[in-house]
Amino acid sequence: MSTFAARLQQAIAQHSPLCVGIDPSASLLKSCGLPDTAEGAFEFGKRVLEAAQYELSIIKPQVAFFERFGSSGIRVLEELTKLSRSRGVMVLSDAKRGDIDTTAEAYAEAYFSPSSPLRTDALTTHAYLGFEALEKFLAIALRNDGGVFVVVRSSNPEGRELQQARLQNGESVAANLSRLITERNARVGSGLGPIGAVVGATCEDAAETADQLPSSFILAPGVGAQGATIQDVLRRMPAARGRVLPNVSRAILANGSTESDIRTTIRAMQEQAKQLL
Ligand SMILES: O=c1ccn([C@@H]2O[C@H](COP(=O)(O)O)[C@@H](O)[C@H]2O)c(=O)[nH]1
Repeated sequence: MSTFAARLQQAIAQHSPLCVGIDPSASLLKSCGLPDTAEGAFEFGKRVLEAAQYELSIIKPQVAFFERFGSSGIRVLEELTKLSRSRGVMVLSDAKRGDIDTTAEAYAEAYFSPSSPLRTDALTTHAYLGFEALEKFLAIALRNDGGVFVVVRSSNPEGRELQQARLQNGESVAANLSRLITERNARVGSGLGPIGAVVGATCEDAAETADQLPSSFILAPGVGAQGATIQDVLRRMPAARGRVLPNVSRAILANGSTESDIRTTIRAMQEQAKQLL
């Protein structure tokens, strides 16, 4: 298998950098006329993939919306992940994992081990327990050609105070994380690396952060329901052309919930997202 970065670059060039979120909340399932069950959640994900005729670079299932159904929810998340990957659509599992090294290792095995039923292409993580605590995580992802996205600037306004707080050396927490991510990617090689970052599309001052992450793919959530647009991403992260993935989850139902409505919305957003290349 080729590296995560190579696979994602190829997928983006083929289909656009749009990352389609799969967030089967009770209200989204209701809008689609689907039951609020694990089976409903699977059908929702499948409907989105089929609406797009599997012509997507990457989807981002939000693990929480599957976990809420317990073991049956995890089972359908496994099935959806397998279905998507088997049809050539990459999967970024949004679980925001992070813990002490031994536990982080177990999370990494769960999402990257080739024999794991949850095997994915990439996973979101957080570094609140220290960037170095993610090391085993990164090593296991790398060994299995996976990608890891570390939350650097979240899309919600509540994250700002913590993420922009100053460390003793004067760096903000976000700048410090960006530097550590960039240094770690450089140890892997030149060009885009396996460690990406989450930088909210809603962050008006995201340009500086994007500049500090030259070797990272940037997942930019917040387009649609949280108020940002793809134009905002272009304006706020001009240096991230070719490596920024605008994410839209709830708003894929903005024009209706039938397969045809969803296709129209996704195609329009994919076209807009091509401006980010
Ligand atoms: O900073 C972050 C990190 C992750 N998310 C996740 O992205 C989607 C956004 O959903 P929308 O419906 O497009 O608002 C959701 O799964 C979040 O958990 C984020 O919003 N912000």
